[in-house]
Amino acid sequence: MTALVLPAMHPVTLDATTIRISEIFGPTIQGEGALIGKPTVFVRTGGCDYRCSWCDTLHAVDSAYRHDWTPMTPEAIMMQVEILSGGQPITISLSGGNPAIQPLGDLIALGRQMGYRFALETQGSIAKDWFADLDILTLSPKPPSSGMETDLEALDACIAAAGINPRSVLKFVVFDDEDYAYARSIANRYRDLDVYLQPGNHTPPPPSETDALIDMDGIMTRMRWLIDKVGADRWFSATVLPQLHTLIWGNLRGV
Ligand SMILES: C[S@@+](CC[C@H](N)C(=O)[O-])C[C@H]1O[C@@H](n2cnc3c(N)ncnc32)[C@H](O)[C@@H]1O
Ligand SMILES: Nc1nc2[nH]cc(C(=O)O)c2c(=O)[nH]1
Ligand code: SF4
Ligand SMILES: [Mg+2]
Repeated sequence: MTALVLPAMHPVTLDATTIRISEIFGPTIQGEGALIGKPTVFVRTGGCDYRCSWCDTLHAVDSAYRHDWTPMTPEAIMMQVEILSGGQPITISLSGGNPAIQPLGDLIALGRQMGYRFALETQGSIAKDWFADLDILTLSPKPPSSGMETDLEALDACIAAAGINPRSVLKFVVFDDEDYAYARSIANRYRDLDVYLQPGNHTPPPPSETDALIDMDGIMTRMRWLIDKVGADRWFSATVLPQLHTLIWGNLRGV
């Protein structure tokens, strides 16, 4: 089964309410974190304020691919989502790039009126007041192996912006001991938030390829190492999960 991918259509002139879309696809299952296995449609925005060394979604980050990103209105996005979901409300997963760069408040308001639920994935570098209108906010601060620096004040601001309505969770990609120590220290700072740990994919697809080779054995070795770390540390509140979509479809895009 491959989820249907619709090309972004209905380009409009950019204004304060248009959203830069890289791709809209589904229904598929959420492959990561708190909603793993749940049916969802993905709305992926284009553009990111980070450039992680191992990003698996560079086609929505690298400005060389910006000609593939289409400005769309909330109405046009919901029309495409409705085609994919068959008009039946589903959880919409907002990802990117960094979706927090985009003006998503009107889209969330419109989708909620239509009965849809919203999850959002962000690295926690930019806070928006509309975080409070989400059902679930996944904050995925970036560990040392990414080459990025975490702005803790910005991360605090994201959690504060979400407030008490959405469920906020932390999700860490872990490649090595340093990343693991980073995850532990950030998790200690936000003791009320559930923590998800996922092994890094050291063979992320180059942005020009839609189905690049993946080293599944290497990822599974890292998964076992991560489980051993959590057990040895007695970190029993953490949840260790693979990227389920990666196990099923490898580096295939649009699933
Ligand atoms: C592509 S990012 C987009 C959303 C946002 N920019 C962020 O990083 O949270 C979605 C999720 O994929 C994770 N991810 C990206 N590259 C990965 C890789 N090579 N291995 C495992 N997870 C990866 C990110 O850490 C993040 O949790
Ligand atoms: N199935 C599936 N699950 C995902 N969870 C997070 C994803 C992302 O790229 O943000 C992703 C994705 O691209 N596909
Ligand atoms: S923050 Fe997310 S989308 Fe941006 S480069 Fe890092 S993993 Fe990729
Ligand atoms: Mg992904």
